[in-house]
Amino acid sequence: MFQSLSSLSELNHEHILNVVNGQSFGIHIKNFCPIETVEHAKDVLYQHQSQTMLDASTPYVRIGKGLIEIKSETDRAHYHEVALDNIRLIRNSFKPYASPIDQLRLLLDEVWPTGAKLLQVNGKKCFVGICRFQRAGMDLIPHTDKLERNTPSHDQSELLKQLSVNIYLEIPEHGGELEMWDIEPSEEEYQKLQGDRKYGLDRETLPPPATSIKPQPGDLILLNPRLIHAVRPSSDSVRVALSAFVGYFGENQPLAYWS
Ligand SMILES: O=C(O)CCC(=O)C(=O)O
Ligand SMILES: [Fe+2]
Repeated sequence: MFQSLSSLSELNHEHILNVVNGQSFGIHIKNFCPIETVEHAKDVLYQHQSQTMLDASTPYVRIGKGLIEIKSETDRAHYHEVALDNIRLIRNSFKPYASPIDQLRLLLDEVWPTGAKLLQVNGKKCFVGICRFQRAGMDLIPHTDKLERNTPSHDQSELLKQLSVNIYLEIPEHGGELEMWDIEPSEEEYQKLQGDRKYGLDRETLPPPATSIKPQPGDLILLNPRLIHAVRPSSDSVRVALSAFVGYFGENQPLAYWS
């Protein structure tokens, strides 16, 4: 279900193609980011989080702005305006170590035959490397992710598949498992399942998940986010991950990443 690799040097383009083609749910690379690097950056990132982020009642706190948050053309312009600053903020939080998001970008460029680059929407560069804090007690309800929901229709014709990558910085001792269902609803089916909900699906309407995986700090998981997936509540601590999406435009086209 998941392809498990014990080091990043094992990753090749076939692994990625297997996820794109639905032969596996995803790839789990253990210890992608050394634990010293994780611990070092956590202090810096947590400080940013408490200084610059929203009030404590917000369940999902992020550093960096995600494309998914864009609700208006003003938001869209702002997203692109701050994209490079946000990339550098994450990069600098890891200094003097290399940021695992940068490592991911290099790795994808190296293993994918035609390389990998930042996604552009309307000719403007996107941000990549959002840092998500999931507070204790909160879950991430079952959902799918689709770029098409957040970009102008004239700009999305070539995207064939979407992948999602998470690099974990903190994982609670209890809970925080990633769950996946072997269900890839069409957009129409998804909206039907969604009913009146603004985001995600009611767990009660779904069968039990096909698989559940508990990452450790420093691990990387790449998954197919068009399969329904969810994250169990983290019971005893915050759950922190750096996240990126990766677009697949065909075997002979470069991959493109964004957050
Ligand atoms: O945090 C995770 O493990 C998965 C989050 C998620 O929804 C995604 O990667 O699309
Ligand atoms: Fe997701």
